[in-house]
Amino acid sequence: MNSVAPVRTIRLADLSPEERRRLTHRSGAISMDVTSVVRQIVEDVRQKGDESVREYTERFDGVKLDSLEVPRVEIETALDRIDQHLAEAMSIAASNIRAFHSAQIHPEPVVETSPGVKVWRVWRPIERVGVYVPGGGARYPSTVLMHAVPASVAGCSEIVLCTPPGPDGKVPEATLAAAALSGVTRVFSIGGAQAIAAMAYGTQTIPPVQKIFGPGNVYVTAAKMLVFGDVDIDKPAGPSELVIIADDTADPRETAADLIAQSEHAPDNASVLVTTSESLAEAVLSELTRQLEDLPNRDRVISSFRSNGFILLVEDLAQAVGFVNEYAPEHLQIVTVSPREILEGINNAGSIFLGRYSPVPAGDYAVGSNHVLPTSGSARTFGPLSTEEFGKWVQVQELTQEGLRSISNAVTAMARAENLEGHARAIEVRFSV
Ligand SMILES: NC(=O)c1ccc[n+]([C@@H]2O[C@H](COP(=O)([O-])OP(=O)(O)OC[C@H]3O[C@@H](n4cnc5c(N)ncnc54)[C@H](O)[C@@H]3O)[C@@H](O)[C@H]2O)c1
Ligand SMILES: N[C@H](CO)Cc1c[nH]c[nH+]1
Ligand SMILES: [Zn+2]
Repeated sequence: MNSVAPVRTIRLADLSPEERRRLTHRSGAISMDVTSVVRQIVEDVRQKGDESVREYTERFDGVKLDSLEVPRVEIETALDRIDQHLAEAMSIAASNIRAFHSAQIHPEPVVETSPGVKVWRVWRPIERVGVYVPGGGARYPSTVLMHAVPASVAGCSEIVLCTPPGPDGKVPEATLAAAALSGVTRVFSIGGAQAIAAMAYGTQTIPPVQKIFGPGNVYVTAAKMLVFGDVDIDKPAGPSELVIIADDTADPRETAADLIAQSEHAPDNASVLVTTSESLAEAVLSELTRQLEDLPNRDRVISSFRSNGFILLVEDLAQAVGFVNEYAPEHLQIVTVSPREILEGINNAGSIFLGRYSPVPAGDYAVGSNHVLPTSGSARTFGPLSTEEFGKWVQVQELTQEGLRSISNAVTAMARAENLEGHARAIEVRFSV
């Protein structure tokens, strides 16, 4: 690693249009092989329920489960069993997430579109939601909070959580503690496609939900896409991404640390630095090499840098903004003289972090913002996970006799133009004797 640069450096001006397109447009597609494996799992769980869930858990997670559900008492007492510093940290995070997500739905005004014609919307939660929290390589109590807190704020009455069991067949205590803090109603120690199918169709012990949320690996994502249609799903999340826009005022140590943090999640994650400063680029490269020396997750970071990471040299910040809008990153960090000025030009990014004291890991845990964000370019059309996704607005209208009379000609004329005589008569019948 000493002589080889940990990540490649590219000059924007040297890229052909096709090379630039390949850098900015990542594919979120899932292979046919994975889809066909997952189709079989989903079908088996749908037909055989718990028996199939147990078989696949034994095959993929290597554990034979006595009970699929974690007893309620274990969830309720988990906060007492974990390290009390961690319990306090999670409770600060939960409270900040609750504050931010509570501000996302407001009672809306009643609008009187004409005298006596009133229309408004009322908020109604989805009753039963399912949350998938990944296991496998890492543990994510923070992801429990990012889903279950907004679900509670939205008013969902049943919040079901599935997460893979550890080698001992158990769900980690910190995950259970996060579930207790955020209003999760039931926890099942199952993972992968079998968990998604169980929440979609229900089994003898797992209740079917109306919408499934949560990130996961390709098997989880493929299963969500297969059950979509029978049950609603959130936006499937791909590998995590960070782009940093930096000028020569950025600190190379901090910049390198931020790139490493994002690539630590998985070998297919992407960390990108876009900079106007060649000296920053060079200093970041040596910092990366130095900081990687003793990093526990070094191998994952190196793979991620090799597969999807790069440093992009641009001539000015306008070029950086243009590139970012094409790339549409999940996370964007802006470390320049005036980050807010750059913000004005950014159209496509999931979550934007302004200035040196707003690093992404702060948002991953405790800012209160949501860390479930659009990946693989879907930030061009989607935003972060929010309270709104755990419910829906229902439209209400109320008209007085005079209100209806005042719009009756408009309704009947348009109905007859659409050849819908019955519509017109449903209005007129109210005013004829
Ligand atoms: N975007 C976000 O907010 C966010 C947050 C946390 C994690 N993540 C991502 O979620 C992903 C987690 O992946 P993970 O694998 O660690 O955990 P996971 O829970 O998604 O997957 C583990 C499950 O995969 C199944 N599985 C494993 N091998 C299989 C095979 N060969 N065939 C069928 N099923 C198989 C098993 O059932 C196992 O329980 C990572 O990519 C991580 O970056 C994203
Ligand atoms: N950065 C990840 C994707 O946004 C979320 C996460 C969870 N834990 C730590 N980080
Ligand atoms: Zn993270």
